[in-house]
Amino acid sequence: MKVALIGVGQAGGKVTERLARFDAKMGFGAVQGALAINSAKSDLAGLEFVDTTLIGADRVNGHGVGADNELGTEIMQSDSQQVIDALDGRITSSAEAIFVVAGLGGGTGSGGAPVLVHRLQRMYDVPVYALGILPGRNEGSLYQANAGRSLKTLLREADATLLIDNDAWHEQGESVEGAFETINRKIAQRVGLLLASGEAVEGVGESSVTSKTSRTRGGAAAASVVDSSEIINTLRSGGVATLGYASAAAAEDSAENINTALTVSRQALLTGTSLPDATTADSALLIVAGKPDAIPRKGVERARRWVEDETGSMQVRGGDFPLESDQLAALVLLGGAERSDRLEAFMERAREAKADDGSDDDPTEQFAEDRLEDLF
Ligand SMILES: Nc1nc2c(ncn2[C@@H]2O[C@H](COP(=O)(O)OP(=O)(O)OP(=O)(O)O)[C@@H](O)[C@H]2O)c(=O)[nH]1
Repeated sequence: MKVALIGVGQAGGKVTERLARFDAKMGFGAVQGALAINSAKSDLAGLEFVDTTLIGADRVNGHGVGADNELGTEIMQSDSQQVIDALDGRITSSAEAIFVVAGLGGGTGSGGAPVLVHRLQRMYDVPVYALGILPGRNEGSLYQANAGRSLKTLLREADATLLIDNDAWHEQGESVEGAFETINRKIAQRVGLLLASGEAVEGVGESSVTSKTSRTRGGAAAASVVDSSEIINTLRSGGVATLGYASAAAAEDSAENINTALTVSRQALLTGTSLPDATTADSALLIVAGKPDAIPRKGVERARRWVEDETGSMQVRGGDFPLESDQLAALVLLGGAERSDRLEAFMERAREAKADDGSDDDPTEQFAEDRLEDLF
């Protein structure tokens, strides 16, 4: 799936950079353009794989908004034309979707991303998705409150919001910085593979991916290769999306990989997901990646049916992603996955944090409606 990526704020910029870098290194060509937007000049300085735009210079002089999410909203509103101009030529007609990437706990990303999504929705016909990073449970209450507000608005504005819980994809006991590094690497690899899996045949090149021949539409293996429309259809449920991943060593012969396909699919959904506990969904896409000869048809179909049972969704799509790798990997994308204990617990923290700081105003309320009111 060809996408344009726009990172807002520090986490948004870093994750966008990692994604663009992964895509370029693998030679996938799914990332068509990438831009990082920030109110803090220093956060933009280290980025190499993305273009950058500084906003709010007249208000905060390049120093960031210090987790003030209301200010983040205002800055994005007043400088949105500058951002739109910076996007010119980066969101080309080949882009099939736009992803706005942001950490939801800070100020610039949390306040700015919903405004930007709103604006992009009016300008482009392709889906505009958010990739939102939820603060971990030990992060401060201001972060929780910011993220609650921001998420509420993103769920309203974006075609779907892919959530990554900062508690999900790292090892216990890592330092915060170490954990960010691990999480960002995993987001880049997993989201990067998801986007690449939906790439058109022509877009796939380089040695890391099997040759075009094995992805030719006429062949038996090619009949089940994932394409972009399956990702878009899975996300059509709107609301919260999640992504799970797991991999294991594969045997050469597909018949020996039937159990492996089932095991990695289970692990992807039950323990490898970006939002732990989210297993109920409106729709799902199971992608099994590996050497074409190693992907077991029977195993993939069994795993797909297992995902159907586990998610309670009758809309579970399945497909292959031919990759030159000794591993067999499963990616499970869920759409409409807001019914999760983890999300409920986060909302509770956000509500408490909001009550603590005495504010019940919502700076982005003007965009919000009641679609998921029961969660807040
Ligand atoms: N996964 C991940 N999360 C991060 C990273 N950096 C910050 N965060 C999280 O993002 C939230 C803070 O958002 P930032 O992106 O740092 O803030 P910002 O949007 O730049 O806003 P200001 O700094 O307030 O101007 C917190 O919840 C952090 O835990 C990162 O590199 N990776």
